[in-house]
Amino acid sequence: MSTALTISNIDLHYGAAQALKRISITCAPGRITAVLGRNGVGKSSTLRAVTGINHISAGEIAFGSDTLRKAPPYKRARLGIGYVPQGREIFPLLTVKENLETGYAGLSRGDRNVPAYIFELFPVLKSMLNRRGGDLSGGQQQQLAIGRALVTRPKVLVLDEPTEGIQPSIIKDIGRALQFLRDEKGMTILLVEQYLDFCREIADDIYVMDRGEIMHNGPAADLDRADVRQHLMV
Ligand SMILES: Nc1ncnc2c1ncn2[C@@H]1O[C@H](COP(=O)(O)OP(=O)(O)OP(=O)(O)O)[C@@H](O)[C@H]1O
Repeated sequence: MSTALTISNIDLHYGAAQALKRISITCAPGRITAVLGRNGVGKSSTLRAVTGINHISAGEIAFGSDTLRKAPPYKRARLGIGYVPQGREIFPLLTVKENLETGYAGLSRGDRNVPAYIFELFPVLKSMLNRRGGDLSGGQQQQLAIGRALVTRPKVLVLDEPTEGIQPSIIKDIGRALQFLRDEKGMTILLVEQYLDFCREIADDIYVMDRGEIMHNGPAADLDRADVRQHLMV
């Protein structure tokens, strides 16, 4: 069963600077929700609030019937929040296999394996199992970062700019993989992006952020509206 993730009126500060102002986002079960916005508007901060890396100063985040505000990151991972960070954060000196196995930490002994469907989604990971993470291209590292998050058996997958610096053919593979996870695994997906075409193609629901606030939310087709696009123009 897929689980809803609900972000309600959260504030987040870095010292005296307020990065998020009463942000509310509902990630409906089994749907892809995309948050769009220019550089520095608060997209990564929103995801780090969800994963527990950054603390919120107001509001609440709920995952199914669990409230997360006081839960440390490892508990959120155990509840089923999988995270693919910006810049991928692959361990460059570990092999692909070892990078995937870092996802075992929160799993019971019987679950400590790499589900076969991960290699079907990203065959390159299987063919490069014994290569070092640092030897992979950016796109291959992104596939590895998604694979590593999937090893944790997430119910919701949270991705920070999965298309950043990646070649078009691999962007297509990643888009297909996210649609498979939604359609065949019933996963709830939250991603932040600057690449509009990718979101138009794969997202169900969109939120548009500007300077720490949500300016618009609606279906992905709203990306074609002039009043929505004005918040995304550089
Ligand atoms: N660790 C930090 N300390 C202080 N300020 C920060 C920190 N991280 C982010 N900020 C500031 O908070 C604001 C939001 O940053 P955030 O990284 O969430 O934006 P973003 O939309 O993800 O941008 P990008 O696309 O560049 O990653 C920016 O003004 C940024 O400078």
